[in-house]
Amino acid sequence: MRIKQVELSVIEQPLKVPFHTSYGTYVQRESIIIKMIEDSGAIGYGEVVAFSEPWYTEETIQTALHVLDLFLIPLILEKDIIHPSEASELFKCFKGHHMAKAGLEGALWDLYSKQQNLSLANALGGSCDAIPVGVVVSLANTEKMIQQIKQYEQEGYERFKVKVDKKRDYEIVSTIREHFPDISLMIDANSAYTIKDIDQLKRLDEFKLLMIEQPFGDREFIEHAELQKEMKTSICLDESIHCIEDVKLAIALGACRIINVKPGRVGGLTESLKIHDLALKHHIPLWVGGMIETGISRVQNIALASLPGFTIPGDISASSRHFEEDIIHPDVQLQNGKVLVPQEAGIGVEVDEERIDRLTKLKRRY
Ligand SMILES: O=C(O)CCC(=O)C1=CC=C[C@@H](O)[C@@H]1C(=O)O
Ligand SMILES: [Mg+2]
Repeated sequence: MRIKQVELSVIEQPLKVPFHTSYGTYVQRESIIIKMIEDSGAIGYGEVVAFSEPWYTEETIQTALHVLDLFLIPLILEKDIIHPSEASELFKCFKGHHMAKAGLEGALWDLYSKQQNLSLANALGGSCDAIPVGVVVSLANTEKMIQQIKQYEQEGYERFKVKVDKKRDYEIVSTIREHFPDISLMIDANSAYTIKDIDQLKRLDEFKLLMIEQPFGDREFIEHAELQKEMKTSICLDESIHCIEDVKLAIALGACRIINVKPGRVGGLTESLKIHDLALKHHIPLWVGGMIETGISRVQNIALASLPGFTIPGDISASSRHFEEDIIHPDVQLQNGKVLVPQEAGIGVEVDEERIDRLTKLKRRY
């Protein structure tokens, strides 16, 4: 593959309903859409999933633009690249900026699988046709959260992730369990707790949660290991896992029993595959996390989730969970509680360039 042109579009869309977490509230979603054109005229699409503010990781839309512009795009423009994993090796000369790297690498994976006439899922090593999925229930008053779960259950979701706030964790989880004693339920704390809260967290053991996601700070591997020793409920790491070395550390310390993989957070699909293989070897179940993203990342995530190590339904909800309209056709929909894995070559969906243009605030061509 010889990359002739890269186009970046910064788009902005309102969320259907505000998304509340312990970090804060998302109302609008900015994203960077990457269109990569190869010498043959073939097109690959990727997405940078960084948020506008650095509260989930250090990266933002603006840092990604800066790093793509000055450092990453020049590394691949007019170079011959046989496989996307070569790009992820090239990118290693610059530290961090995983979401910016993953956006470009995602577009290369789309191009590569189109060139091989393989669906992205098959190119990554996945084989199933449909995957069960979960949904995230945003933080609200308890009654509203119960209503949301009822609605999502009717839509067919199989796993419910509830955002909690430290002051209301017991109240939220106990009320949900009263109404839904048997659903597959988990909570995501987004680092809201500290090691001093171990006793408070241990009280949640009685609710048979599927897992507690990221209770402590992202570098607090030792503290997570201490908590995991004390709790029956499995701990899952999200923000802590930036690369395969973090997975090795988590396994060595016993810091978690489950891992959430977001290709953007770990620097791309190549690193996600390495994490997959290691986790499979160590019997650590995986699931694919979400970033309130557009259909381009959503179908990439579906392809990744079709690999055998992804045994827990991920945060891969339908396009309509967050947006009135998606930028892909067909958009992601639930069918009998599952989403279909696209079978066409590459990401396997049409990208709606007109809609992207309508949403674009800034465009750059290289
Ligand atoms: O994409 C979705 O539907 C859910 C995304 C989601 O839960 C999150 C995205 C980004 C930061 C957090 O708020 C949260 C998470 O930590 O997984
Ligand atoms: Mg999380």
